[in-house]
Amino acid sequence: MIKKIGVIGSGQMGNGIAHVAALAGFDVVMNDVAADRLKSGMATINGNLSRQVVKKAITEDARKQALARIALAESMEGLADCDLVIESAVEKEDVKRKIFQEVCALLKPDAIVASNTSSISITRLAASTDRPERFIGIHFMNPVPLMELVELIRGIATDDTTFDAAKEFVTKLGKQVAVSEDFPAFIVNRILLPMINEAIYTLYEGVGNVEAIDAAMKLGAHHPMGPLELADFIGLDTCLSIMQVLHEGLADSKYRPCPLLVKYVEAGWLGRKTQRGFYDYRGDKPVPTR
Ligand SMILES: CC(=O)CC(=O)SCCNC(=O)CCNC(=O)[C@H](O)C(C)(C)COP(=O)(O)OP(=O)(O)OC[C@H]1O[C@@H](n2cnc3c(N)ncnc32)[C@H](O)[C@@H]1OP(=O)(O)O
Ligand SMILES: NC(=O)C1=CN([C@@H]2O[C@H](COP(=O)(O)OP(=O)(O)OC[C@H]3O[C@@H](n4cnc5c(N)ncnc54)[C@H](OP(=O)(O)O)[C@@H]3O)[C@@H](O)[C@H]2O)C=CC1
Repeated sequence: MIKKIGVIGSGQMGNGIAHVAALAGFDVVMNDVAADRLKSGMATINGNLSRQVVKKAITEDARKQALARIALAESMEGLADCDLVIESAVEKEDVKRKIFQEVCALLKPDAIVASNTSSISITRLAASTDRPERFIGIHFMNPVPLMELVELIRGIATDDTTFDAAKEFVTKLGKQVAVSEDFPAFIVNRILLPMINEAIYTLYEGVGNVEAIDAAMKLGAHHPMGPLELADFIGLDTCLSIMQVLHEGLADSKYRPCPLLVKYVEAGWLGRKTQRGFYDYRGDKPVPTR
């Protein structure tokens, strides 16, 4: 029975996962590499819960109870008695492998370990742990408190008990499950990221500027966000990592990351999280950077 959840990484996804798990009544321990990251993750949760209170989506009492259920841990030792640990650190395989090595040594033998990876093979990540049977992909969508879907991805060794427990957990959060086979970038990102990458090629080749491309897809295809706005929202580093996994994993040139995406990432212009990407967010309203 899953009661206590550990979340590794307190960035936009990690703090969103902690938010929805605490709101659903789970005890949560959130871990990150630095105290200031944890502080800002907690501040984001507080702000997003408050918005939900203002919108009458939740009560003030529920907000207070959710906040009280979240503990912060600067060290992974704080995760030792968790029943399920969800890793949501950066989309880099070597970083994730190191995290799993460290955390698995501390956990109860029957604890489940999950990754919120956007694209990396669950089978390969599972093989780097001491418990491939109890390892699974639980892939949330951004922003976590608002998006209805969670993808569940079994590695080759994931057992039925782990899958059923993960499904029950996700259902308790009020989310819908889509089951994906373990292939690069799963379902949502296999479809979404090539579209975003193509939008960046459209910009790179001068077919349209940032505003025209986003307006075209918002007004012409009724997407809630334009593809470049969405890329900034996801994080351009994450977008590039996903394209690289698709390109390498499927060995097809149609997944070649756009050189302009590479350039933005190399500049450290990662989108909203660094205040600059295809838009500059440092002023009153976002201004296109091309
Ligand atoms: C990369 C991966 O691995 C997988 C992925 O996640 S891919 C990304 C998937 N996500 C998407 O495609 C999102 C596309 N965008 C949307 O659906 C919408 O723009 C949206 C749901 C994010 C916002 O909806 P909206 O009504 O247009 O925006 P907005 O009026 O600003 O926000 C509505 C409410 O959403 C909430 N909200 C917005 N952004 C939020 C965030 N980042 N976190 C939490 N809540 C948020 C707020 O409560 C906000 O209410 P307020 O009026 O109090 O601000
Ligand atoms: N962005 C999105 O739309 C989505 C992302 N994902 C996936 O979720 C994961 C996290 O993405 P996202 O939240 O956007 O990324 P962010 O960059 O917002 O957050 C990542 C967090 O993890 C921290 N971190 C890095 N290394 C470690 C470590 N060794 N131990 C603990 N924490 C660490 C980072 O700290 P620091 O900044 O100091 O390095 C940062 O606080 C990725 O795997 C991504 O692919 C899944 C669905 C949607």
